[in-house]
Amino acid sequence: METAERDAEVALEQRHVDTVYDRLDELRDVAVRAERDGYNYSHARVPGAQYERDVFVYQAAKRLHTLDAEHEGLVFGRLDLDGPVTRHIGRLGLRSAEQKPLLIDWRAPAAAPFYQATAADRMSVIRRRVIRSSGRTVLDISDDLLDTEHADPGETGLSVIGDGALMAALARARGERMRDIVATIQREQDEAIRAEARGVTLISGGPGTGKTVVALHRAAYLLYADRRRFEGGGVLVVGPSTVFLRYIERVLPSLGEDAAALYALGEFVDGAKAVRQDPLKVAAVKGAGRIRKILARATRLAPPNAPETFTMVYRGEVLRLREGDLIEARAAVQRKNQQHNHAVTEAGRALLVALWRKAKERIETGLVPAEFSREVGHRNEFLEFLHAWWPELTPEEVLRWLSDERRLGAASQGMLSRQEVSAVAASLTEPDWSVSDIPLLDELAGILGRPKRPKARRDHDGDSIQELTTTQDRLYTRAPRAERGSDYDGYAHIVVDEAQDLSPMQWRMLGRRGRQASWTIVGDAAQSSWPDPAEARRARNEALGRLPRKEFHLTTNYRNSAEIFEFAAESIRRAVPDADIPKAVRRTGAVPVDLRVPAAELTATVVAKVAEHLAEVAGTVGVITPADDRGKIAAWFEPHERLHVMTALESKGLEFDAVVAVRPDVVAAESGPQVRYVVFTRATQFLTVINAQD
Ligand SMILES: Nc1ncnc2c1ncn2[C@@H]1O[C@H](COP(=O)(O)OP(=O)(O)OP(=O)(O)O)[C@@H](O)[C@H]1O
Repeated sequence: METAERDAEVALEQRHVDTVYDRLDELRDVAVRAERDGYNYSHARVPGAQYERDVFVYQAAKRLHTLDAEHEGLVFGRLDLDGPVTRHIGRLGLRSAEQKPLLIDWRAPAAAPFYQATAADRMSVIRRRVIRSSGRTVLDISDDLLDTEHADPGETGLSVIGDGALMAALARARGERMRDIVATIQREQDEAIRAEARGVTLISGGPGTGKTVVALHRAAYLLYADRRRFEGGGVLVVGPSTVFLRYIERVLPSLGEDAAALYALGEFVDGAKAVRQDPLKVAAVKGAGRIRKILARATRLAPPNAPETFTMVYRGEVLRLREGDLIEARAAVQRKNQQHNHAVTEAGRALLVALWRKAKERIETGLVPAEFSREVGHRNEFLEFLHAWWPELTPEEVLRWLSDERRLGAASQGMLSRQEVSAVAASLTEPDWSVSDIPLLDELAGILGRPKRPKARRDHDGDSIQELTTTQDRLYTRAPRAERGSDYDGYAHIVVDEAQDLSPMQWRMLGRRGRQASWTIVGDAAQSSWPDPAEARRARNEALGRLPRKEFHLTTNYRNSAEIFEFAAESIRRAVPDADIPKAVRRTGAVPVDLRVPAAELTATVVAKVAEHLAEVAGTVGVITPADDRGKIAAWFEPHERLHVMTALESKGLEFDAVVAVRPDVVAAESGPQVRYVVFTRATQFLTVINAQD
């Protein structure tokens, strides 16, 4: 294409981009003024002014926040339609002072043809243009002519510049954070993004097909399409790990949305954030549904330090409750089927009944039941005993009890093998919780019931500190999750990523938070590390209930070069013949390197390959290791900002420009060939596989 023609077209777009940014600056000034006026208003000591000021300032601050977040690459597309009509597409909608549309939000119906039009069904689109900018400067444009009958620019008056905005986007170096794809969303992805909110949207597809990025754009779309509903209830995004969430957390704000709460599976219990993974065998026991019965039984055992006898003197007579009496009293309380933490009154009653029986045996005259209960029930010694015998329990302490093999053995009688009991008990002696402990704590919270004592007030609770902070402060510092709490159960929508890995207990944990939610669930069965997919599917169906479902399937791999993906696909086909294999679209000429070296040479080979990759890519390099070797292998390298060493399970959902897979055969033996497939499909440009000869 002629450079002069390209320059002229770039200059044309630059003029529009300038107009848009000028308008953005104007609106920003208005928002700043509105916020300042809000503060002035508050000095006017009018009844109700405080509240109105707050609303006013809140709206202004929010608008400011949106305007600031959308600054980069604000205008990224243009449609030339029959008519002729021109529409510019961007990250938010803007009108001129005269109310003429300057920019159409990518989520608006009027922007849909930008993503959905094809030559066969061009939806009145003549030319689609992708505009690439840096800050306020247009760098390049790339066109797609859909009206091929009028391909002659002379007829439409439209120039057609270059092609391959998608290919250029895919070839770009990968950084620490996932980027949004608003400029290059493909049609099959767009269909899933814009699908109706109701019910359950299931999105499947092989590695790199954009499942994560599509799910996040869908969250942004839903917030746009029905802001009241989704911002009100909130959108929960669930990912496999905190590393993964860090990788994706910027995508949503850059789409203009901060009403979504991002949670890793290890973060659903306040104060018990888990990052550690249990060995697969232990995780399999903790994740399966049968553990529920074991937990329920554990809560019914007497607490380890509970007193086993009680003695008091009543009217000169010694009344003694022995172990058998107390076991009977405990059973009587439990027959009432109340949650443990709500049954303390019932427990007191059962003790009084037992004591009354003793009193009747010893004291022959003048006993009145109501008087006895009132008098004994208020005595300090009785109340102290009651609270020691029936203490309020936290999920954490009950789960810790099970680190005692005998106790776990008693709670799991007939359900776990001796080896399983020892392995699970041993895992619970670790000082921190594992990711698979979190659903157990959550389940226990449900079984035990919330303690009745008043909750400590959090110091960021809005109204109590109204005079100390501004609404804007609160808006910016607010973590939506903190406001809702990790056990909040009123989400309007839940997005579950890497859903193929969720255990039945994890599905229950999410189900409790989504009773009123619609869902978007994305996953790929061939990347699963969960050993019993049939049970997990049943648990998923229970969590989703009878909501109507719609399914979308993504077929193109946008991450891996075709060479890398062919290598990876070959490895999974052998293990999972019906794996969902997408088509990789980008050929680079760089064939994966597959090495098998003597064990003594492993370190030197890995170190040399990593150095080579760091030199040849501008973006990130990932070294992916078996579970137990990460620490050892990480110590082979000096810290480097583009280098990341992680285990195979930790690499789920991530991507790197180059990957060095260290001993993937061990990964496959430990966690299955599906997890090795995950490792191979993390690379965008270069893949080096290094196994050791034993
Ligand atoms: N339409 C698109 N335009 C540009 N880049 C895209 C597009 N779709 C996907 N990508 C890029 O492809 C890569 C893979 O996307 P993503 O991580 O969402 O895939 P995935 O299906 O979740 O993968 P996996 O299951 O392997 O974790 C990302 O870098 C994403 O930005």
